[in-house]
Amino acid sequence: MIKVVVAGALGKMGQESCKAIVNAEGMQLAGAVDSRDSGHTIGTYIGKPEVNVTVSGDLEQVIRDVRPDVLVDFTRPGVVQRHIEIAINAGVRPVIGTTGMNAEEIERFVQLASAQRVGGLIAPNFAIGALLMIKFATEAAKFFPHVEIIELHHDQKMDAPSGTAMKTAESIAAVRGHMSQGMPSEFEKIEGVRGGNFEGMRIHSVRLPGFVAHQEVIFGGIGQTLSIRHDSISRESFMPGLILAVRKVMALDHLVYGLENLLFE
Ligand SMILES: NC(=O)C1=CN([C@@H]2O[C@H](COP(=O)(O)OP(=O)(O)OC[C@H]3O[C@@H](n4cnc5c(N)ncnc54)[C@H](OP(=O)(O)O)[C@@H]3O)[C@@H](O)[C@H]2O)C=CC1
Ligand SMILES: O=C(O)C1=N[C@H](C(=O)O)C[C@H](O)C1
Repeated sequence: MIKVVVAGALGKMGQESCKAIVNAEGMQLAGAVDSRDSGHTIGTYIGKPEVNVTVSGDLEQVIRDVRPDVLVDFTRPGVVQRHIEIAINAGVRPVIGTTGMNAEEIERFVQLASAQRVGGLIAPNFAIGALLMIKFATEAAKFFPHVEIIELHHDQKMDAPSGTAMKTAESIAAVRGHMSQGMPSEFEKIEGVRGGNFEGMRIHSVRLPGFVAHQEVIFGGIGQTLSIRHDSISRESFMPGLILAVRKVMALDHLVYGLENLLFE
């Protein structure tokens, strides 16, 4: 049995993850942590009253009590960093879905995990379709270096651009490098209207009720455009990848950034 603690357990992704872990063969939901420490069991939230795990506000205490193998984190930027440190220092493998960390923070955790020989994963997106979108977009960028990214999310999202958009842009930049795009003398009549600039490619973040998680990568060439789009229409889309990740980190002794590195090996 892989013993898993979920942090952010009462959030949108946390509740979906608790359900998936309870239903996964060979896994046990051993702890549930959330700042809305309710004193109720997580089972009452996820429609499984038989799951008798009380929601706690204290991750360190839960780790001491249940000695889990894996910490799944879907909290928020500013919280997740402390959780990763707690987990690695306790020898618990972090599987991190929370986005919003910068490259230096991620590198610091890669180093820490290596030093402690603890396996783990930081994955901006667990949906297999999103990973394929990034893979196909990276391939397309070799032939179509002019590219813009539009990501669309629900309006409760804290970070912009999304972790997925950042991973896409990094992956594309790795094959095409920095490149100035568009009209050199272009100017903005409204600040920010051309989007954020990453290595010369523009990223646009849309936030509206009704969306879950969507991204379109648009390439422009002579007389043609190519669009590669992925839509998560429900948070169940992230669960097969999450469960796979929990299983895969059990065999690792270092921390990996991006589920694609465990999926397309
Ligand atoms: N990698 C992936 O595939 C995906 C990643 N995400 C990412 O996951 C993260 C969570 O998203 P989502 O579920 O939509 O967000 P929610 O706001 O719905 O959930 C976050 C939960 O974490 C809780 N929380 C906040 N601070 C703490 C703390 N100190 N200790 C414990 N729990 C805490 C929140 O409580 P409170 O409300 O009281 O603050 C809330 O219940 C985001 O960073 C998002 O970008 C989302 C979808 C997929
Ligand atoms: O906040 C979300 O909802 C999502 N966050 C992740 C991201 O920032 O890329 C993954 C997915 O897009 C949903």
